Amino acid sequence: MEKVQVENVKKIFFSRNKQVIALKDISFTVGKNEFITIVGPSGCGKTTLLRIIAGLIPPTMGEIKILREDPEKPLTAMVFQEQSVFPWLTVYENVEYGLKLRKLPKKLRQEKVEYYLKVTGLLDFARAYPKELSGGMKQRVAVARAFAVEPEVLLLDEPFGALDEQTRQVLQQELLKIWEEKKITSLFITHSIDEAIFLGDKVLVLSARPGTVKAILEVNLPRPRDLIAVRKSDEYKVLFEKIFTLLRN
Ligand SMILES: Nc1ncnc2c1ncn2[C@@H]1O[C@H](COP(=O)(O)OP(=O)(O)OP(=O)(O)O)[C@@H](O)[C@H]1O
Repeated sequence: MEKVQVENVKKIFFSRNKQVIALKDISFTVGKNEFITIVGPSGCGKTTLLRIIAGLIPPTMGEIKILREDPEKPLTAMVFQEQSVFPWLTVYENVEYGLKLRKLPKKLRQEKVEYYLKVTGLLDFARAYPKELSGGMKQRVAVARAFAVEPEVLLLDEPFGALDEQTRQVLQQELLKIWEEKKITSLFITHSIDEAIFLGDKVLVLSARPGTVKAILEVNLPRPRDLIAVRKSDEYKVLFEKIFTLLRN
């Protein structure tokens, strides 16, 4: 079943008598419960594509269709590279925020917040404010907050891009663990080929600006995945080389 359909999307930005074609002829689908990762050169329109899918900006041409299965759920939730959390709210309140917006009863909110704080290892930090947390912990809060609203589709824009390699690897593995519980259909942008393969069921490779779909590659690696085992596999090595070549040419 197709959960997200991106059809012939084009985006032109007009600014000071100049026009920038950010995206062109973008068509692809994301299946229900699928995790798709998106890689592409800097400035090729990755963030723009995610913002269009989130409905934050309109496409100049084309259409986005998201299959809504539960009218109670938000269509999308987004996690950004930085500043995805409200600094004036505690960790608990940040995760609860979207659930309050959805007007969920207090008891249910509490259950959900506690569940997501637990799976992200944040229970002991429930009363802390973001400024008291490391970058990695802040991103955990952002991930917990997005998962907690259980959206139809999760959009992640380089959520681990600003983290050091070690923290990033820990968060990638945690993300997969949480994701495997509910399998929320997800689109995840990254600059890292390694991250794209480790997380994705499919990797969408975009060309340099204007961004077009260069390839969509299946990742045939079983889940649950282990980073070391994945990196050692032939599938990983073959895919890495393919994506590397696609991005270079
Ligand atoms: N609001 C805007 N007004 C004008 N141009 C814009 C706007 N937003 C993005 N652009 C341009 O569109 C192109 C694509 O930008 P976008 O941020 O989507 O790329 P990206 O692939 O996410 O980049 P990066 O990997 O560096 O984060 C860039 O040339 C950018 O300058």
